[in-house]
Amino acid sequence: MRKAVSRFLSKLKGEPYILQDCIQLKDLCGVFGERFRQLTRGWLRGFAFHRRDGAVLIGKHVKIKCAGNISCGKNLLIEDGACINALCRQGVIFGRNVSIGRNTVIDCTGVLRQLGESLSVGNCVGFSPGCFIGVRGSVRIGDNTIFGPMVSLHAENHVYEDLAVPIRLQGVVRKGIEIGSDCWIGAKATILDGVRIGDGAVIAAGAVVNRDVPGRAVAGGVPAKVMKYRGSRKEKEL
Ligand SMILES: CC(=O)SCCNC(=O)CCNC(=O)[C@H](O)C(C)(C)COP(=O)(O)OP(=O)(O)OC[C@H]1O[C@@H](n2cnc3c(N)ncnc32)[C@H](O)[C@@H]1OP(=O)(O)O
Ligand SMILES: O=C(O)C1=N[C@H](C(=O)O)CCC1
Repeated sequence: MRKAVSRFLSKLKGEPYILQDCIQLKDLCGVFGERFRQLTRGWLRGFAFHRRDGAVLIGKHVKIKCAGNISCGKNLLIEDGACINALCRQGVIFGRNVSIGRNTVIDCTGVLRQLGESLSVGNCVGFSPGCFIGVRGSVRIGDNTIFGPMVSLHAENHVYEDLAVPIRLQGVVRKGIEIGSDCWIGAKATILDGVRIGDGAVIAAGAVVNRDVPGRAVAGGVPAKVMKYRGSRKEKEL
């Protein structure tokens, strides 16, 4: 049974997906029961999307605003309580096999007088529960990148120099955020506007990233600094 399910999931996801031996049949049935209910909701609500290339799975209490701005590849999973405001100038694109964790908020626009730009998420990207993706400037995320719980992205800064004018009326600067492919963003990391994170980088839990991070770097702290590079131990051993 587990083997058959593993084969099915591998085919569905287009990559090896082997279930662990210890998973019990009743738990597996519970998961599939939930997936079936999500699939039904996704099938109905997915009609409002601009484009969908396959199954969409949507949990309970999910809020989606301006669904007509969303395009997605197959197997988009939006877990319970997630909230997507897709109102923006150039739309929201999710690749295939994207999962959006419980209570994650994707917020493209804050106020109607300043619409957000765009969000582009690659294939096989996973957001753990409680992430906050504040689009405003454009946000681009490469394939196979994963986000720990409660990561936040803020693609905008307010101008604040003038003491005579409320900050909220001084305008904003939007440079956008780019996160490469195969990155791992640790729990509660905060990524600020203008930051580019290179392919294969790791951001430590709790980091505040306000400068670019090179590819394959492991960066952490407040503000984040490069602590080491991935693969450097192996290179030293050789
Ligand atoms: C989908 C999901 O992601 S769900 C799971 C979510 N999990 C997480 O968020 C965990 C994120 N992991 C971390 O933050 C880890 O500490 C990593 C990956 C950054 C580093 O782990 P390791 O490679 O094992 O490195 P190690 O623990 O040896 O630490 C290396 C150095 O970085 C420092 N460091 C490690 N983590 C952090 C951190 N979060 N902030 C600041 N400094 C850190 C260590 O103190 C150490 O410094 P030192 O050399 O001066 O002693
Ligand atoms: O390991 C993964 O891949 C992911 N894990 C997260 C989780 O455990 O909640 C979600 C994002 C992808």
